[in-house]
Amino acid sequence: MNVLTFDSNEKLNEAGANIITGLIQTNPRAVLGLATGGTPVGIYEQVVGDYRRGLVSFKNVRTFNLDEYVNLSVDHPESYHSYMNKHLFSHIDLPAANAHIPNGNAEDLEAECRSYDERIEDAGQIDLQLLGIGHNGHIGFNEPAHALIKGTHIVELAEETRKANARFFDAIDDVPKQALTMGVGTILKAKMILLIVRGVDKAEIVRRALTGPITTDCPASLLQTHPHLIVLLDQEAGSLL
Ligand SMILES: N[C@@H]1[C@@H](O)[C@H](O)[C@@H](COP(=O)(O)O)O[C@@H]1O
Repeated sequence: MNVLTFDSNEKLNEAGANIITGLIQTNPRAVLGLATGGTPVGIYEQVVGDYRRGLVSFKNVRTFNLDEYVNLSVDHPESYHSYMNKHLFSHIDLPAANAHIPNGNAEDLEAECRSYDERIEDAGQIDLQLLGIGHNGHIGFNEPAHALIKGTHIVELAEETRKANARFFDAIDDVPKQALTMGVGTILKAKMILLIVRGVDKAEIVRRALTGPITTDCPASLLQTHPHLIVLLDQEAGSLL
């Protein structure tokens, strides 16, 4: 595991974008696993900057998002479809057909999960998986549990997660109760994982995830077993390491 701590958001964003842009420069057909939430916004902004400067093209890149809410219209401003369009997809030359996000409005959600896993399989291994972390140690929407699930599945969101995400909605009741998420098996199969964490409120979970016991009570702790994990932290998030 390679843990890098930055004293400014700008430097952290630049480091994250350099890893993504650098990967696509060496492998223009790279398969990216993408994350949402507040954490990666600044990194996507930098990547868009790299694209605008002509440093990188996404024409042959394929992307797979980690998760999506169930029963939230794709046009809702807080759907992860809207998020990705707003922060990345509408600014770069990634063909729409190459951008995959689970469909939380599918009539048959189980079938959608299986089809999502098949699409990931068909694309080959994910070369780089971006990840944030929830305050309870969730990755994607894999919440703490007695057992974790390998592939894409339907998940009941933890109350803590709904509260944390309520800041993006008008009221907590508007936060969906379910989501579709890539499983930890798929996440851990990625060739490289880039975990990004900011803020003092995440310091304790960063400590548990990176130095605590490997346990399904903290799904992010499984990342300790990954052979190529890079962690980008701001000083606050890294303050308990
Ligand atoms: N499903 C997402 C995760 O993919 C994200 O990493 C995490 C942290 O979010 P944030 O970056 O906003 O703190 O929770 C969200 O609910």
